[in-house]
Amino acid sequence: MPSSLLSRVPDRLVPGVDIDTAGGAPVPPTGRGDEALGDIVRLAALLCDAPAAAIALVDGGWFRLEAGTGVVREALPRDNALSERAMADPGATLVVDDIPAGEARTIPIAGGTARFYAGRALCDAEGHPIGVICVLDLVARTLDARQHEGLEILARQAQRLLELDRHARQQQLELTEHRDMTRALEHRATHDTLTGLLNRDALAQLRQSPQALARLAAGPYCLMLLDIDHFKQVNDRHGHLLGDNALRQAAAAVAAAIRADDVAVRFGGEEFLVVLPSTSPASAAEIAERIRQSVALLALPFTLTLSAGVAAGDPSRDLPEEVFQRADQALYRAKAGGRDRVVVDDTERVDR
Ligand SMILES: Nc1nc2c(ncn2[C@@H]2O[C@H](COP(=O)(O)OP(=O)(O)OP(=O)(O)O)[C@@H](O)[C@H]2O)c(=O)[nH]1
Repeated sequence: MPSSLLSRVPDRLVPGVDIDTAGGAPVPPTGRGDEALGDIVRLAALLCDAPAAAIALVDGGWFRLEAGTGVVREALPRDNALSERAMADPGATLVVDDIPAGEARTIPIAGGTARFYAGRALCDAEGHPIGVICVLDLVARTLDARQHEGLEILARQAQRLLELDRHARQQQLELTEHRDMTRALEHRATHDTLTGLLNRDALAQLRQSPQALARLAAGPYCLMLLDIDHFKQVNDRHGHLLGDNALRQAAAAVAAAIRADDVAVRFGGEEFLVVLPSTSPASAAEIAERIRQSVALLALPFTLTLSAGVAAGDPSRDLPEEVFQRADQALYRAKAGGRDRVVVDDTERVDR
């Protein structure tokens, strides 16, 4: 590299050497961590023997810096900017040898204000200008043919990089959308739309899930069946909409009373099933009682009550179906005993 060229290389290119900051502190390396665009502006500065170079993209009324060397502003207004003129003729490089004071917006660079500007539009895949690559100097001067051609080549490379980046971001966006849609579909397939609780399909899946089965097999658990009382009358007297609202609120009361490890399912129209791993019958009865009380206090134009049946399961001797049967029988007894109550299964179990 000729020494004259080296002397003009922006100081920031030389590690550990501070740049002359008379025109303001140079902005740190920029551009979404895009090393490649940074390399292009450094190369443009080297090639054109200029102390400053930038790639700036249009963002509303601003040119926003994507990558720069020897520049001191993150953004400059588009209004009356030389880069705006460069964008007006995308096929050509705009070279302003000596920027007349007051004619164009001043461009601050490290060490002062730019007097020389050479810029070329960067276009998107459809050929629409989206920004510029430019080199700047503190003194009046021009570009030779070799620099002219080099800047044109660098502009093409910058365009390709920006297009690749746009493409990568587009793909990322599509991937995210696809993932969100898949999640939404999965959620819809396993959750009840009215109450947001798990549905019976999800329960069937859980019964196939080794992790869920392992959690149940870890120790004594409880099964709880909750059934809203006289719900047919609620619908008949207050209408289906209010009935739906009551169901939603009752489900929320169930969800609020259980722990993260418990599983609540909308098992039937007005019936909920809750699986409580590692829970004693006394604790399960307490939780059921709490749900019963909060449902009775719901802000509805009528009092809603529910009945609950609780049964304990011991994975070493009970099949889940048997535990379910016993919870169902306990629920039946709660209904038969006058409703609005919790009954815990107390049937004798024979060891196998
Ligand atoms: N509004 C509304 N009603 C529902 C929904 N699903 C089921 N139901 C109603 O729930 C009622 C259940 O009635 P039944 O099974 O006779 O039981 P019940 O009236 O609650 O009486 P007990 O359980 O014996 O206390 C029926 O009228 C169903 O139409 C729903 O999503 N929304």
